[in-house]
Amino acid sequence: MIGDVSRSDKIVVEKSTVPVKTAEAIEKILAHNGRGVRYQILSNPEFLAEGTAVQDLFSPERVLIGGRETPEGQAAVKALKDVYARWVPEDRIITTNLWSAELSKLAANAFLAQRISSVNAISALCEATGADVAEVAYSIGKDKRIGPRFLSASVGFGGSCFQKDILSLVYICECYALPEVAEYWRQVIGINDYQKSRFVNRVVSSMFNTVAGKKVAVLGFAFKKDTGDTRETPAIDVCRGLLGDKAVVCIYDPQVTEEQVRRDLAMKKFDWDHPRHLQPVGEPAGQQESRLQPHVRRHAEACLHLRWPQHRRPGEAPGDRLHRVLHRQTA
Ligand SMILES: NC(=O)c1ccc[n+]([C@@H]2O[C@H](COP(=O)([O-])OP(=O)(O)OC[C@H]3O[C@@H](n4cnc5c(N)ncnc54)[C@H](O)[C@@H]3O)[C@@H](O)[C@H]2O)c1
Ligand SMILES: O=c1ccn([C@@H]2O[C@H](COP(=O)(O)OP(=O)(O)O[C@H]3O[C@H](CO)[C@@H](O)[C@H](O)[C@H]3O)[C@@H](O)[C@H]2O)c(=O)[nH]1
Repeated sequence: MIGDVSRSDKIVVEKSTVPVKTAEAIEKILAHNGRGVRYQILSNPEFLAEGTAVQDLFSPERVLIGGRETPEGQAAVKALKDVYARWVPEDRIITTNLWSAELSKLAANAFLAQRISSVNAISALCEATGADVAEVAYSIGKDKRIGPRFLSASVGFGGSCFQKDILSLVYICECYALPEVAEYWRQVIGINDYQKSRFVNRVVSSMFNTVAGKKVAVLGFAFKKDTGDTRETPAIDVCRGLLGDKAVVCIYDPQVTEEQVRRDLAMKKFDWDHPRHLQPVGEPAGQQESRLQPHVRRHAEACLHLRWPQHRRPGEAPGDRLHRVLHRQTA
């Protein structure tokens, strides 16, 4: 497409998160179809997060630009840097070689996800020992070398980026014959899956070892607050787990439509990555009531707040409100 329409030399900027060496593949394709037009490929990964996209765009913590270490490559890097310099302070604009920029994005997401899996792994130990995961996270986050962010224990991370990018990292490691490194990062996803099933098991055991026929209210379905995005949301695995045990699951999320919830629960893993018209629309296996209105929580036997780990009260672990609801009902 770019090759078809370009009549003069061009800079092509990768914004998407891509496997390392993608720029090389783009270079080769464009060189074959270039008809004398010369291209410089830059890697400029996007670091914004959903729910804070505009804020992140206006005030990014850093902008990363990778280019070829040739005079033409460096000129292209400078051209893009000048664009950002119109609103981003220069000391926040990092320039690197192409492969460092491509890999930095995958590595950043892997590190963020690793922190969540680490604190979630500790949450299992907290529940076994009586330690409070929020207190542990607060205490370790006070160490400046660790820092306080991305240490909220949760049902597991979701969203369209973390799992995909770690799997991409794992695949690249395998391609470069680094199975031990691949296994290390794969375990971040392993713990994430474990956390989701552990949560379901905890709900079931809190409800006398079965949720069959019991009404469970699920408040929040999107993968994080301030978004209606349900891609890879842990709510899908949790609801499926409960439906698998024949619970009557009532779901409420002010930003997610009932059709989307039904679509997600009927979908196979990763089908969200396929064009919409190929995605199934149907009834999920199991019984799911129509979109829950907030007042329905009063009639549910358990109420799970899934969406916003940040909204837990200090000292409260995931699932604690479940107990509170149960206690209120049995009282
Ligand atoms: N969503 C975010 O918050 C976010 C933040 C930073 C970076 N990113 C990265 O940006 C990219 C896009 O993310 P998104 O959330 O907008 O995803 P998306 O699924 O909403 O959009 C991807 C688009 O790419 C198209 N596409 C997929 N494969 C294609 C192909 N082979 N050729 C041409 N088009 C193709 C799809 O049809 C779709 O329109 C990803 O690489 C993601 O990792 C996303
Ligand atoms: O302490 C935390 C922080 C986050 N989460 C969960 O982790 C997931 C991802 O959250 P977040 O990173 O805030 O959202 P994304 O929009 O997926 O953004 C990530 O993925 C983007 C796409 O690659 C990157 O650009 C961003 O920098 C990176 O934060 C969500 O399910 C959160 O609930 C936790 O469980 N505990």
